[in-house]
Amino acid sequence: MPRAPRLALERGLYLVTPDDPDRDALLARVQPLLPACACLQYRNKQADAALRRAQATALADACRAAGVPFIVNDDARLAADLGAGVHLGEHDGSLAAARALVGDDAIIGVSCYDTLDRARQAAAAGADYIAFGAFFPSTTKPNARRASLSLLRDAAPLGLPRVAIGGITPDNARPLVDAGADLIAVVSGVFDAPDPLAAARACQALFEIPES
Ligand SMILES: Cc1ncc(COP(=O)(O)OP(=O)(O)O)c(N)n1
Ligand SMILES: Cc1nc(C(=O)O)sc1CCOP(=O)(O)O
Ligand SMILES: [Mg+2]
Repeated sequence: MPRAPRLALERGLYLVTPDDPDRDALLARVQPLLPACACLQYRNKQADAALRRAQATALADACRAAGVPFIVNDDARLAADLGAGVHLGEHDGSLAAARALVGDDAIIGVSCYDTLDRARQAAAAGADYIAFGAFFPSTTKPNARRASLSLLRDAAPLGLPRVAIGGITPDNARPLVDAGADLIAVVSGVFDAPDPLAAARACQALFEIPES
């Protein structure tokens, strides 16, 4: 698959997918939200490799059509095959290995949890963004470590986009944006909302960004 030209990472809502077991159902849930997103991550911790590839391929096509950067969680090989970016956590291999697979033009983001040291290392290794969390209790990841707002401020000198994640909703995100978050990464705060599109728009509105 030829690599799509790199899309800049804008400030705003970083939508992360829920563990949906069906390709078409997931696409139908995500596609209407893309105009209200700065970025989409495909994350499915329940799917087998075949379903992950099928879902990620469908979402990559939808994101390309919508002009939204697309990032695959955990799997740099799959990301490389789709011309996508990749998000790496502490158990997802080295940034150098991922970079060798996805290439210089792809976005690589790194989980830094609750530590500035990990963010410094990620920046030195060539990360394109750093993610901190969890800022609130998360139903998606109940055992996530908790991060403090000061971390977002303290990471500013690293000069990379700062992503906040964990239990974020349109109603609790304002302090994160005020503390310097460039993107807010959200699963349940959008997908479990009574009106997901309204929730996505409310997240984007915190950054005062019109829909594309
Ligand atoms: C934007 C963003 N930030 C953090 C994570 C968490 O990554 P990780 O710690 O590898 O955990 P899993 O998501 O793989 O369960 C993320 N996915 N995205
Ligand atoms: C995937 C993930 N990573 C986290 C971290 O803190 O690193 S919190 C989290 C869950 C995000 O889902 P929700 O918006 O539903 O809380
Ligand atoms: Mg991971």
